[in-house]
Amino acid sequence: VIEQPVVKALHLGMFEIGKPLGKGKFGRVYLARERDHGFVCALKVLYKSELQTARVEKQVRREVEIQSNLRHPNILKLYGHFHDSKRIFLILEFAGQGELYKHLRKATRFPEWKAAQYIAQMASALRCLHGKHVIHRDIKPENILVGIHGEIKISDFGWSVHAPGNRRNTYCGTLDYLPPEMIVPRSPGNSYDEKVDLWSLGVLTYELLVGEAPFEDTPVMTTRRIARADMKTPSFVSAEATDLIKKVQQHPWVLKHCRAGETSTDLEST
Ligand SMILES: COCCOc1ccc2cc1OCC(=O)N(C)CCCNCc1c[nH]c3ncnc(c13)N2
Repeated sequence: VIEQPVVKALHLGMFEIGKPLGKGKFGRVYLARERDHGFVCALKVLYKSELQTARVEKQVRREVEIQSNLRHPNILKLYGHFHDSKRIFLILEFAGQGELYKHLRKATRFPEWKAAQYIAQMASALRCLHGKHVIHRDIKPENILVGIHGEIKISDFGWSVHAPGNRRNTYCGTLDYLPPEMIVPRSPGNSYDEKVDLWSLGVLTYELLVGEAPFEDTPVMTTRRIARADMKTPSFVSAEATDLIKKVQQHPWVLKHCRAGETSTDLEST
């Protein structure tokens, strides 16, 4: 497999399109093989008209820009992109074991050794992202893929921004992973920083070990429980894992930036 395919004048004819790998909110992903070298990859096809209607062209452009410049074993590589009159094509690293959430649903919950390895890989990927002042903002099992050797790969940077971010578009996904400061309107600009991914990492740890998100409830109750960090950890979760999840939620950094309800001025005085 060629690590860095020679990026020539890219066009669709260069690729043999294989089986569909899935359908996302915008566009479908296919298995593909580059003709000259037999380089196997994933090809995501986005329709310009759909992006225009949903007014997400800028978001996709930013996503391509961010993902193209990241090189990390646990971040899905974006090798290049090209377009024709109607479509945009993203040339992506192929993750041979597909979507993490499907493995999680099949297993109900992961043994601690597997969850711990996944969380360690996520932490390593987040250190890379945050080192470049990129906040992912949408860490959840649905956005994590599994490579052929069982390693995880963060994909779908649709909501990532350069820190500090402030939320312009309304978030239209599950509330489960949102940290308090993205739920409870606080400072005028609703600004926050990369700590939001740290909170989501704690939520992800819980979901990998328990099989459901810690604040899963009706939307209103989920919002309230997140704001209060009101969660219970089942007895089958080891003391160390419970401690890590709590530590992330109780970590002074996270608390300082995430204590819901208080205005930013109160926090400045503390
Ligand atoms: C604007 O878009 C930016 C890039 O977003 C994606 C890149 C690659 C993706 C998925 C991406 O977004 C989510 C999405 O389209 N689905 C949830 C449907 C397809 C699920 N993938 C299945 C899959 C299996 N083996 C894979 N190896 C590489 N990439 C894959 C997959 N999917």
